[in-house]
Amino acid sequence: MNIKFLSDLSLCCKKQPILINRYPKYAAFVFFTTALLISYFPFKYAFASQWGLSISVLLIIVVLVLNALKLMTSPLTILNGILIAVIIGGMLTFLSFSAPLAAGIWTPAFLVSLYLLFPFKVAWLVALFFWLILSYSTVAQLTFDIALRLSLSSCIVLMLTTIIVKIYNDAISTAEGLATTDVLTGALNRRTMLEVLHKEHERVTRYKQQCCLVMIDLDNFKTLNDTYGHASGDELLIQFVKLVHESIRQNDTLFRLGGDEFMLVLPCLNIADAYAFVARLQKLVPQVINYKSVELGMSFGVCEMQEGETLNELIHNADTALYQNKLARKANTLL
Ligand SMILES: Nc1nc2c(ncn2[C@@H]2O[C@H](COP(=O)(O)OP(=O)(O)OP(=O)(O)O)[C@@H](O)[C@H]2O)c(=O)[nH]1
Repeated sequence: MNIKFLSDLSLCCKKQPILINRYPKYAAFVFFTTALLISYFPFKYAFASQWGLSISVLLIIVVLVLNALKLMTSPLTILNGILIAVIIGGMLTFLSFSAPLAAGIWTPAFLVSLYLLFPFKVAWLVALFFWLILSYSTVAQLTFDIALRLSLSSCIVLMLTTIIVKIYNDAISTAEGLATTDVLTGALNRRTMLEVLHKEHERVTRYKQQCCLVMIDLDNFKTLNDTYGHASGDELLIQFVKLVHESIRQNDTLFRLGGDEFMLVLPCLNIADAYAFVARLQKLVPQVINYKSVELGMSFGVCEMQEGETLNELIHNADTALYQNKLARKANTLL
């Protein structure tokens, strides 16, 4: 198992469906071979003694093989994961009471494979459960020193896998955060905005719903930077994002486009309500964020998503509306 594989593994542990979404053929191969190898032993046992049991083991193998084949073409669902874990885990448990040494050999592979089937915490709990069962059965049947070695080796494999997957999960979360979020303010970035707009556009088109965009630009930000320094400018941006986050609904999203420019995406809101909301926010900004001699404020441009409009057109409309609002505000101050 190489490093690349583990990093993929950690990515998949966070999401449903898991690894199989990204590497269906590879995962199918893993399950297919693991299943066959593990089933070989109980099958051998059962075949010699009980026909009923051998037939059921045969059926289980068929289910596993069908599952593996299905995984070649479609993603693994959580139900599929449970089915595979129950079948392989059940076989291993059966094996641990009929041939404990063989069960001890296969246990580590099974414990690791649980991280392919389930999200991190679930995999850890299921692995712990099976480790306890298998340890109990080996201790009960084998000599103590062999049972202890088998149990400890499985335990080490389980712990190391848990640690490695956790480290990679954290690293990937950090990388994902950096890729999607503006480091200074914590608002989402432009790249994420395009993804969100794309999804919103699909929703608006398909379900004939509404969505408004508000482009925001802070007034006199440069003056603030020049008067109080860059650190104060940074502080203002942080305060502004905090204020907006406190004012918007859970469905709304704020993005920082760069500098003192932001975009608000307001799903399920008509343009009149969007105007009313942003006008309230506009009044709030100078009340909450106060820098004595610099007159702070925000200009905004609102537009509503229209069916058939491209994202570029949409952003352009918001930009134009913002430009007009900024001009009007500047004209008002000059008067
Ligand atoms: N402190 C700080 N300043 C930034 C950051 N990013 C860009 N800036 C500065 O923000 C300023 C933005 O310029 P403008 O939008 O023209 O300034 P403005 O005073 O708001 O102008 P109007 O929008 O016309 O009112 C520039 O001086 C940039 O150097 C940042 O992350 N932190």
